[in-house]
Amino acid sequence: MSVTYPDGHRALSHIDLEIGDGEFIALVGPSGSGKTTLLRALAGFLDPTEGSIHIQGQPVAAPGRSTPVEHRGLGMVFQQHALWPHMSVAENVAYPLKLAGVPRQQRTDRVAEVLRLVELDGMERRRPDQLSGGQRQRVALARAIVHEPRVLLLDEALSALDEPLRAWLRSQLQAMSKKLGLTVVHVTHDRSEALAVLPREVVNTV
Ligand SMILES: Nc1ncnc2c1ncn2[C@@H]1O[C@H](COP(=O)(O)OP(=O)(O)OP(=O)(O)O)[C@@H](O)[C@H]1O
Repeated sequence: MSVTYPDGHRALSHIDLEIGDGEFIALVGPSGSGKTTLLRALAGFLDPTEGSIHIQGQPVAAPGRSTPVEHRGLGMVFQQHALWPHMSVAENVAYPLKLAGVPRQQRTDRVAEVLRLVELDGMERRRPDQLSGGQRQRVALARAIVHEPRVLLLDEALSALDEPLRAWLRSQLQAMSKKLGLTVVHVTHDRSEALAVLPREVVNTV
């Protein structure tokens, strides 16, 4: 799979990568090496200019055909993928469940459960502008996992957290990955974080 941006910049060249069900991988690499581009292509924010992408055996991107972001069954935490500012923490996290038609009481229970997981219980009614950067990141993470996606894409999603919390959330995600067969693709600059999970070498021949 290759990606050339409209200005002619070739960001990914012949990436050939297979990620197994339930695998938890870290993508590390120098700035500008194409990590975010790869994640955005998996998510469906941009299309490969050559080649194709399959998720759970289904083609989601091939020349002339692309499955929209919301139909790829993914959870994601992207730096630009901000929280909705007019919604409370609980409403932000509940939103994917609402879209999926989950009844109100089930929504409330599940939101409470994931907010406990990211240690934000008690913050349900706050708005994003009343939270710290790390708290916002945790809300975004809670929103990404609330509907139990099969695949989770994380772009520096734990970077604003201090070490004990980051390590704890990472281990929670690893446990979820093992228990639910959740596949996690994690872009990080932090080598210790990458080494704590399974680093995979992806050669971009640009
Ligand atoms: N919209 C765009 N148009 C043209 N070139 C782009 C665009 N977005 C990114 N690039 C270029 O594509 C290359 C890969 O960028 P990308 O953001 O994927 O790198 P990265 O590995 O995630 O970097 P970082 O670690 O700094 O976040 C870079 O050379 C970048 O300048």
